[in-house]
Amino acid sequence: METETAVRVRGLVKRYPDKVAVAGVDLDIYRGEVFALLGPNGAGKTTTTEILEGYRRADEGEIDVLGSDPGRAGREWRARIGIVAQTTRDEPELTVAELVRHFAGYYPSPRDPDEVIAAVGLEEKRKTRSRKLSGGQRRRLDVALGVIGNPELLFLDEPTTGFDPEARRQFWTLIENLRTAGTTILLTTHYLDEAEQLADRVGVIADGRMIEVATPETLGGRGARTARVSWLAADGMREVRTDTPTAEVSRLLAEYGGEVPELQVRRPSLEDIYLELIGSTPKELEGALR
Ligand SMILES: Nc1ncnc2c1ncn2[C@@H]1O[C@H](COP(=O)(O)OP(=O)(O)OP(=O)(O)O)[C@@H](O)[C@H]1O
Repeated sequence: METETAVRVRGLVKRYPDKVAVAGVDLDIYRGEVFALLGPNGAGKTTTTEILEGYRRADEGEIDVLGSDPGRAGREWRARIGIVAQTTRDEPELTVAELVRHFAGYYPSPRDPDEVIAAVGLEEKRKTRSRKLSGGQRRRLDVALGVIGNPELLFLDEPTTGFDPEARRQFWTLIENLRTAGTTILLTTHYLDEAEQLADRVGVIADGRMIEVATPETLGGRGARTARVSWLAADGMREVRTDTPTAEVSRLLAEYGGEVPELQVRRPSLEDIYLELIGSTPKELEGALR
């Protein structure tokens, strides 16, 4: 049965012989949204993603992906998902254009190979054999192969690792376009700016548990976003935490009658809040996030 959620997971558990990699995760991903899974190395992101893709079996839990159990779903279901895994291997002697065309042949209604090659910025490398691509170019090819089948649901496991800043921006545009076209996307990333830019919602996973699911704007609670106004007073640096920093600045302006020495207004970034959530708060943020 089709559901309005693309992914629905309840009580997902995956055990390896010496490790519980996923320890009871619940997850809903709505159709059409970009959902970013964040978490430190070894948190269980790839394991969770691979179970949703049907590449690993869960030990426990209910899993529904596009209306099917990925562990039992067949070819038709597989054609509706796209995967950009962390590592890929394919024919090293084929050129970019050959590979993209070849993969297009696997799907019932693929995208246009030339458009996809252009969208990932590999036009100039069309005739280059895949083994001769740089790390970042190889990653762009992976993305091209992941989207060529015109998937309803796209899994992107650390898709921009190794991209230069320009390539990353280009990739973000590609993802935004896919989202506009209605593709549901599950993204894992270590780049918090990427999650902030792309994700409608983020889930923070650590030690196999989902710590919090929220929009990038509300993660960690509204209180965590309280601004800090600091300045150099006669007796040293002073800092005030406030929800109305403009009023505080205005008060300081009146008090100083002009420039306020070393005035700064800061809010914790998504990265600060993420680090707080996974329990490795930078010293200077303690207090500000309480
Ligand atoms: N095939 C496997 N056999 C045994 N243990 C595994 C296997 N795959 C993963 N693990 C362990 O399960 C835990 C979760 O790994 P996973 O790859 O899901 O983490 P991750 O969040 O994707 O990490 P990263 O950010 O480094 O990619 C880790 O402790 C890892 O060592």
